[in-house]
Amino acid sequence: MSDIPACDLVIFGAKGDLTRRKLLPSLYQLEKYGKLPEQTKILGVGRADWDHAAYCEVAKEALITFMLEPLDDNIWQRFSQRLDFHKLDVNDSAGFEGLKNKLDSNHPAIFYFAMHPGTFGTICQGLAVAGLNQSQNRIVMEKPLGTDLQSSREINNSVAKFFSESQVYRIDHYLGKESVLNLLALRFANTVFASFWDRNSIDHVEITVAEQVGIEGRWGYFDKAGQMRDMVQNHLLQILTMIAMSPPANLKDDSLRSEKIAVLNALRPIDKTNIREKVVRGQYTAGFVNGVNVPGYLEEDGANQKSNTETFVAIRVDIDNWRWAGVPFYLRTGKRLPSKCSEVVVYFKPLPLNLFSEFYPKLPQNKLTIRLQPDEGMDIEILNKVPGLDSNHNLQTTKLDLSFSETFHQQSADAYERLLLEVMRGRQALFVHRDEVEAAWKWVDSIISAWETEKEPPKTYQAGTWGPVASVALITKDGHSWHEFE
Ligand SMILES: NC(=O)C1=CN([C@@H]2O[C@H](COP(=O)(O)OP(=O)(O)OC[C@H]3O[C@@H](n4cnc5c(N)ncnc54)[C@H](OP(=O)(O)O)[C@@H]3O)[C@@H](O)[C@H]2O)C=CC1
Ligand SMILES: O=C1O[C@H](COP(=O)(O)O)[C@@H](O)[C@H](O)[C@H]1O
Repeated sequence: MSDIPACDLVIFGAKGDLTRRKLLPSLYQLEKYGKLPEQTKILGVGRADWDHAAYCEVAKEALITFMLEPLDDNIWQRFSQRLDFHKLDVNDSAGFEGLKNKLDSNHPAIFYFAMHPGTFGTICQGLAVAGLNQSQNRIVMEKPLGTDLQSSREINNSVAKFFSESQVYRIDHYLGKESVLNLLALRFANTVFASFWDRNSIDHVEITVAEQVGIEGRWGYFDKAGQMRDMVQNHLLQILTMIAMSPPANLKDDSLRSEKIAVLNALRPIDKTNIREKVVRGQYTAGFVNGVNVPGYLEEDGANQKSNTETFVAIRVDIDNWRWAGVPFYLRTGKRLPSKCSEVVVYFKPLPLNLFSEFYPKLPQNKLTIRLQPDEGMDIEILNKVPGLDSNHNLQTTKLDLSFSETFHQQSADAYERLLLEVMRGRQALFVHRDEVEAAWKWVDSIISAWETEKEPPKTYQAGTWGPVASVALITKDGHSWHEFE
């Protein structure tokens, strides 16, 4: 039996790519685990002329296409009984009354907006006209929320006219990843890390989110966004806040999110005066990824030969607060890199005095690597004496290595499964507060505006390499180097 309170789930954009690829498969998995409350209905909304049976066909096809496992007949029977479809053009605000009639007013309704953000205000207005914005109801919004601070504010304002912030759940799917969430446990449940997590002990931090994929046929979207809006404004800055925030008073929604907002507000601005020393942007040319010949960004389907859109970004970030003054954070993310892997690497400061200097003029720094994906886990590099009778203090770097899958013998849940459950539970901690989105845009806008002013094209890198050479220089000039992936 599910421990989740009863609720109904309404998906606007019921036949769209996001719903078919992510939402329906995640909901099916929750059915499989017995997590969905018994009374919960899943109501798809769209303009098609479908009934229950027709929508079940669409959903079944999506599950067969996008799930890695075969469809189980028993689970499908249970799941399909929850499904229904409601025909509605969201521009027709009178039509929301019919939607209301299909919902049980005794429990909360969750409205998932799997549609273009330009429609969010209109949907909220329609819901309000039908009285569906009462405080027990919640809305879920997908990224990207705008393309800059101004457009993001417009979306948030159009929603805030009808729903209070406590009803709004903004998705950043990285916050639903097991390993990102584990950062809270690592930092706040372990004395050893909690007490060494600041400028006194940490030298610098690297955060890499590397992708092997290119733009996956999404030129129309990606060329307007670029890696900065697509990945840095949301996922990388969210990881950064989880690493850099101060301990919250508790793990409740607002305590946690206030600490993250404080980090975003402390990011040192990057603008035209310092962009050259702080940021490298790149664009891939043709090359080989996993032995396969792939086209360059400008040769992708639908490409415009003149595009200066970045597919790679590396940034030196400074956080101007007491905890992190003088500790650089290096962020790096790109498409068509040699492997798909996301890691946070924390380098600890050298000891005040090297007692082994006679044998080792410089001791390697302790290094904590947190593997976010694909092989979730962490390791710490420490120095050990090699066993033996040798009197020369023969030291060797060794690893304490923890693999989540080997230790816990179970697969991590998918991010969307976790996030859907959290909305049903009414917990906002893993969702992005309006102030976070806007603080992130403010910082990112300044970088994008500096790029536009200086008009310098992105540096090229061959697909299948770790980005432009300049991204190496960005970090080596500070005396560091990017962590090499195994
Ligand atoms: N696809 C993905 O993996 C991801 C997508 N996103 C974001 O999620 C959002 C949705 O993306 P995606 O699923 O790819 O988009 P799609 O274009 O595939 O789907 C859009 C949906 O909106 C519905 N729709 C459009 N206009 C109306 C209307 N006037 N009234 C009712 N329904 C309407 C369409 O249904 P119909 O035509 O039947 O009315 C369709 O189901 C976007 O903002 C995207 O950026 C975010 C992360 C990942
Ligand atoms: O939001 C997005 O994320 C994916 C990367 O997500 P991951 O879970 O596979 O790491 C990215 O490819 C896409 O461009 C972006 O819109």
